[in-house]
Amino acid sequence: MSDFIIQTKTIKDTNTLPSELQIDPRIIYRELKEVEKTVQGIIEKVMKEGDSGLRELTEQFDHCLINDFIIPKSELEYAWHRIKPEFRDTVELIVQTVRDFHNKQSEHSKCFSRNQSILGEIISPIDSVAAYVPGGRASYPSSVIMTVIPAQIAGVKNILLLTPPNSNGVVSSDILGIAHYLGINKVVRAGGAQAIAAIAFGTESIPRVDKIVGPGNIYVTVAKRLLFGIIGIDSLAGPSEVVIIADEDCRPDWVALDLLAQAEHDPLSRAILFSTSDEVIIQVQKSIQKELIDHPLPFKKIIPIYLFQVDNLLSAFELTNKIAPEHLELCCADHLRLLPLIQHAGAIFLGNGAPVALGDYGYGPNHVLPTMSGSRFCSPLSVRDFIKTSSYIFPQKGDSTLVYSRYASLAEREGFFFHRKSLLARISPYDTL
Ligand SMILES: NC(=O)c1ccc[n+]([C@@H]2O[C@H](COP(=O)([O-])OP(=O)(O)OC[C@H]3O[C@@H](n4cnc5c(N)ncnc54)[C@H](O)[C@@H]3O)[C@@H](O)[C@H]2O)c1
Ligand SMILES: N[C@H](CO)Cc1c[nH]c[nH+]1
Ligand SMILES: [Zn+2]
Repeated sequence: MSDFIIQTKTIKDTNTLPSELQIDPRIIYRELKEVEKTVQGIIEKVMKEGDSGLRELTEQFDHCLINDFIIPKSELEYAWHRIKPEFRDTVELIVQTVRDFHNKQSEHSKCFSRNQSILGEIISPIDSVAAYVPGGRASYPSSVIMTVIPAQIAGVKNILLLTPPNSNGVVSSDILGIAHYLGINKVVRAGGAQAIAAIAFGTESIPRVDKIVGPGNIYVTVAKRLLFGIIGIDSLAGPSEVVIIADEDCRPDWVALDLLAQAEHDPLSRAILFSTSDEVIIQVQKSIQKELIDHPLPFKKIIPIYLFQVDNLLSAFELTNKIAPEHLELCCADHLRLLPLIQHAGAIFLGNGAPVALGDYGYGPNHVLPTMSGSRFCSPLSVRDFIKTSSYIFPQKGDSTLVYSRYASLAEREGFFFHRKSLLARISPYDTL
């Protein structure tokens, strides 16, 4: 049985977050630095040794010896046909709901004129992308759908998957089958920080790509962070988190399940309840304990579930905005009216009928979401993560803003001789001064 502690507390001062929530940026920074030491060694080994370094690290962390990292295409097709028809129907339905939602995110190139000049932005898809599909403690076929669909809608031509093998060297056949169904034909059997390094530098057998996206544990997340710049990344979608705001309108037994559902991902996951009702807190605590008797979580560490009592719902919203959680459930009456109070949360679930698990498995929006307070500045994975823009200008004589000497004067102030000269050289054909 896991060493389970539920922390309960009453919060009076909403200006200061309880220290156990540990979202102080200095603490996050120090924790990341600790993991960085390990990850840096892993990255350098793969960078220097390529496939043989990756092989050794896979043996060390995934406990299996892999000869060929690329899984043959025929295995993907075989895996899809081995999936039972009812489950194939489920996959097809979820793929459609996720596709419908993401289709609405499509962006288009823009062109506008100013006086007689033409300016604009061209949108183009990223050439090649790797999607990381986690597979350490659990296997995540749902993440194949979440990462591949927005990339395809954006028009990415080369999409491959990275996913760790189990100790027999095998990758979940659901991951392979869904990859095939979605038209992916390259799956790389490698995981953790070593897989991120392999795709960032390229190895003898694994091609380098332009961007890596997808969720993962702390090692995967830190590797993405360290390699950003060498390779593009999406958000830091690390160990799962949930905040639930609940009043007397909630179902405490369901709240308990939703807290446990995100806590079961990882010992570093966090599940937090803010409730105005002491009775709700007592009932949630009882339900969690009851659930864990039948189903203890497989972690040796203490599971971070926090149940906080607050004076009013406003305080709960203030605290939540400070946490900026990955997921937020509003299990309170009037949730629609309260929604505008939320400034920072990756995905919001409204009402008692909206568990995070529904979003996890593809009700529409993406389940790859920023963690560690990242929803202050990052968004859920979307089609926008797979495109980039190039701006363009086509100046014309009749444009009254086109006075080269004005731009040249700014160059002069910055002290750039050739910038200034390059502008002044244009004066004779167009400039009116
Ligand atoms: N934020 C999101 O959007 C989101 C979505 C889905 C899942 N997740 C998170 O993804 C994570 C999945 O984690 P996982 O572990 O099951 O799979 P994973 O694939 O992310 O990580 C497994 C890999 O970690 C490496 N590893 C394990 N222990 C290590 C160590 N001590 N040193 C170096 N490397 C080590 C191994 O190479 C292994 O292959 C969870 O934290 C889950 O909460 C997040
Ligand atoms: N809760 C995860 C995002 O943090 C997504 C997921 C996939 N499968 C189960 N859950
Ligand atoms: Zn989940």
